[in-house]
Amino acid sequence: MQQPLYTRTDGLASLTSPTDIRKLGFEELASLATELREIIIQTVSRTGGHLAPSLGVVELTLALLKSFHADQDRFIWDVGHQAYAYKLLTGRLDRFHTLRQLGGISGFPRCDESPYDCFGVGHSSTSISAGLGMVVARDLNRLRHHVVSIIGDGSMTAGLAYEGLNQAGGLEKNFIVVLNDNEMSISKNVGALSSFLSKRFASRWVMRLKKETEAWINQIPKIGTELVGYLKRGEDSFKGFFTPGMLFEAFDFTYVGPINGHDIRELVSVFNRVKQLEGPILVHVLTKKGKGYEPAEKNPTHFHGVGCFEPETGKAKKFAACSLPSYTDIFGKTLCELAAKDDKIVAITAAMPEGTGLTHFARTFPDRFFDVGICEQHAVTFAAGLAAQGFKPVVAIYSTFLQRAYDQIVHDVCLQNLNVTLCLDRGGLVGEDGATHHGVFDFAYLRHIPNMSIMAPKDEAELATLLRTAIAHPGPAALRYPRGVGTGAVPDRNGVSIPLGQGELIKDGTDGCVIAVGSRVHPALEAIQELEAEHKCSFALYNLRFVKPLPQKDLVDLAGRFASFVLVEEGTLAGGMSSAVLECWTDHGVLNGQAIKRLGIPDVFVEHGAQKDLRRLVGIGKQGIRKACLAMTAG
Ligand SMILES: Cc1ncc(C[n+]2csc(CCOP(=O)(O)OP(=O)(O)O)c2C)c(N)n1
Ligand SMILES: CC(=O)[C@@H](O)[C@H](O)COP(=O)(O)O
Ligand SMILES: [Mg+2]
Repeated sequence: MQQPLYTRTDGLASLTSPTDIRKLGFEELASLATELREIIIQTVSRTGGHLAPSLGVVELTLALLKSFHADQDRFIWDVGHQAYAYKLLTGRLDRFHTLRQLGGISGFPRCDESPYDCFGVGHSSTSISAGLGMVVARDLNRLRHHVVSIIGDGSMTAGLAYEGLNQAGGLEKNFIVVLNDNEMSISKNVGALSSFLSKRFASRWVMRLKKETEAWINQIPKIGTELVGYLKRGEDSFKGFFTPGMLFEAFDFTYVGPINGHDIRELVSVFNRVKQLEGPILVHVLTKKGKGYEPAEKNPTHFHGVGCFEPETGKAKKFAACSLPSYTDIFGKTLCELAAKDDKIVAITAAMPEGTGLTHFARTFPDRFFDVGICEQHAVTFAAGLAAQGFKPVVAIYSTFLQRAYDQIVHDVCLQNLNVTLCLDRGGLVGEDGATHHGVFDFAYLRHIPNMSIMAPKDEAELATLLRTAIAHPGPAALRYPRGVGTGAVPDRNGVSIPLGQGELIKDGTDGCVIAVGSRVHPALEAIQELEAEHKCSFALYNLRFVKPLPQKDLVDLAGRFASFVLVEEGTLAGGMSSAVLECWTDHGVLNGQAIKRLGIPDVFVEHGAQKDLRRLVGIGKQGIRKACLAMTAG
């Protein structure tokens, strides 16, 4: 685990409680802001993490803690990836160097980590709904504290945020929402809302209105031209009439802003006034993502969630594994190759073009690329609409975020048996982002939906081949692959695809059989090769490839040939791949006392830490598979 290496913690260390901040003067607060930035930069350079979002809200965090009462009031950070300064100011300075590491503090707010974290987060756009729940609870309990939800402009692209605003406006209760507007999601924020917030919408709308009005007035005989001149002189005030506040006022919120989010004095003055107001209030704050660290200000997308880097330059620290292309890279490249030959292929991302490997696609096929914002539900139904009209949409979403779109997958895609390809990146344990981000539920949440096919490649080459299979299949298909790099297997570019439901026997054996899927196939191969080399036992290895439809005939044959099985997957044991295999064997009546060991994610939320450590801890790494095979032979 990392050791703290900060040069200055004098101001921070002198705080005995977050409420001490209320007593500090503005100069002390400014100095604390510098100190916080240094600690955040030094720490994240060694642990990796969400640097640019956190640097952007240092002043906002200080102003909130100066104006409100941390011991009584509630702060709900949306996503929570920007809460590092808040963590440091609410009692986690001593543990901050353990950020996102195994056994260390989480990268996101968590109620079990601190009494100052009143709501657990990681997925976006929950803060208004959760905050409103706390507002109603407060009023039912006849308490009087403030509830403040802090949400980014990117997170405001999700429908969930408006569901919260809508109810909050209707209830008319005292509730403060702070909109942290930096014009960025992970990439540049998208859609009509971001134009509206930056007043570009207002100007465009006003320009159209103005043109039409001018044309109409010009037609008025005699006074027309003079009237147009008069109106032109009043143009600026006319434009100024249209503010971003109109949107929130339509939801019955009082709109305050926009305010410079790096001016602590101004923020404090506004928050102190807002505290006196009644009803729901939206405070619009303008910030710069990455503020105070030049590399992050220049490239906020790269520094949104960053790996280890040199703090002096911002240059990434290189690790050997980085030289291989990631699964994501192979996905993006293969999709471009397929799209070049098939103009019905379109690509969709929910605010993660970089993370899902679609930036090259976006540049090459701008008309067939859609970043819909952080709205996974919409992304899936939008794809269904395209598919209903004969297109072949490929929706690339992290496994954990696709959880949001369960009903859209059932009702809009599968029920209509549409050709939508869901590409679930970050399938399995993702590492340092932890419990909110592990993509371990997907086999279980997709497997029971009629018409769905589910594939998990053993390596990058198989990913490319299965992507072809998935897109060519006329019904819904889900392709699930892990975070990071694989074996370096080079994809076959000859247009081969694998028939649905076809697994492969990678290696035969005499003592038992390992059935593995996706990322677990190669570690299983290594484990059984080691055991064989050590003359301990000889296991067969079967690569399942398809969690649905299962290679039923092969599975039935294997059940007849072997007396011992190890089933291994990087997904939940409950309802996942091994459940599917057991169902198949039960339905075919081929279970007759075989010894079966299932390896996978147990019925707990796995915490944060390095991916390989987490895999080892849950027993699905090479050693875990080895141990399970040996135990089979010992029995
Ligand atoms: C449901 C969901 N989808 C996608 C993400 C990935 N994600 C994390 S932060 C982020 C951008 C958020 O933008 P904004 O709220 O404006 O915060 P900023 O990073 O600009 O401070 C995205 C897309 C997520 N956390 N949750
Ligand atoms: C906060 C968030 O949800 C994302 O930024 C996430 O951390 C992305 O992680 P990757 O590094 O896997 O893209
Ligand atoms: Mg933003």
